[in-house]
Amino acid sequence: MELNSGHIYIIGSGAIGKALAVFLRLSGRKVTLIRGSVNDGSRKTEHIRVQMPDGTLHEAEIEISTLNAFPTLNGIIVLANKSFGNEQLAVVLKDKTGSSPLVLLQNGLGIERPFFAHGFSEIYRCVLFVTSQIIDETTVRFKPVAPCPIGVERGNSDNLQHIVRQLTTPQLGFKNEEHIQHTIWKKAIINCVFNSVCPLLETDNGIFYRSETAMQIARRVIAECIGIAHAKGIMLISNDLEESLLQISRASDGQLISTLQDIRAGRRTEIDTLNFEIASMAGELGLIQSVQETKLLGELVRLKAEINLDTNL
Ligand SMILES: NC(=O)C1=CN([C@@H]2O[C@H](COP(=O)(O)OP(=O)(O)OC[C@H]3O[C@@H](n4cnc5c(N)ncnc54)[C@H](OP(=O)(O)O)[C@@H]3O)[C@@H](O)[C@H]2O)C=CC1
Ligand SMILES: CC(C)(CO)C(=O)C(=O)O
Repeated sequence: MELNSGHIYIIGSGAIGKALAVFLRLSGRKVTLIRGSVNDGSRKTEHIRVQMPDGTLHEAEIEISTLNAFPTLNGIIVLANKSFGNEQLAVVLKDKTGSSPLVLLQNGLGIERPFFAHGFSEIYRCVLFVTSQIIDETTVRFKPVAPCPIGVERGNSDNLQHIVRQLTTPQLGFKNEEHIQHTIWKKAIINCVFNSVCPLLETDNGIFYRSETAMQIARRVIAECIGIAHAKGIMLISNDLEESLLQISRASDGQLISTLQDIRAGRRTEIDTLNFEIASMAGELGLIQSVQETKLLGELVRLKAEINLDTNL
């Protein structure tokens, strides 16, 4: 694995990628931000400011390039792009990365499939417990919720420890997670709730601790999704998920979930890898009747995104 270069490449210059790049730079790491959706060889330096919950600002000059400026990438490659770009990125990255490890920061289930299919040798999966939102052209508002677990999908625990040390900064902590599949499912189910209910209600993440009615809907979705997790051999406890959902709701009160930001901006959402991925697994297991609310919420989000796109045309 190509760890010795000490270089960290972050793909996707959005809310997460920009905040991470600033934190790493301020901790003295060699970091390059690479566009996820553009590959035209352009290069620029941006002054990025990250605003923390107590109002403090962290700022740095960050170089932003595109992938075709790099014949090879030797270092840690962090994917902070929207996951629907993974298939195309896997194709572009596979001849550049050698044995450099990939660390996926994205929400959702099944998002690593393209990298397995293209034979990447080191794949690590992180589950983000933070919220980050672009406020204006130069500023990102960032809120840490809990240390973010990283686990091995394909790779080994020594390299994982090195990755965790390299990515950890005072502003954004990571930790080793042995049972990453369990955590991936837990977070994905929580996202099935946040990323559907909040956009449909046009409200912020705090709704679940403010409204018992919203929390009741959350409990029903959690119960449905847990049924599919169990059928897949992932044993989760509904009380644990409800507690985590409430903790995230409190900690990210006032923040808008990415799916709501995406719909408002006329961008594609990640709902396919959340409610629809659960529904698709349920279908394969002959359990589609057991996830009706999860599926309906997904369909409503998709429809809302389409309607919004049409009205913005
Ligand atoms: N924001 C948050 O609070 C949290 C986000 N996450 C996850 O982190 C990931 C990044 O989220 P976030 O930074 O908020 O998202 P943003 O939309 O702010 O940024 C995502 C970036 O993805 C890139 N991108 C968009 N479309 C494509 C495409 N078709 N192909 C390749 N790249 C593309 C773009 O990069 P560029 O502009 O460089 O082209 C874009 O800026 C997501 O998977 C999200 O689920 C998880 C937890 C919390
Ligand atoms: C659920 C939440 C808010 C937690 O980080 C999230 O995943 C997101 O903003 O996309």
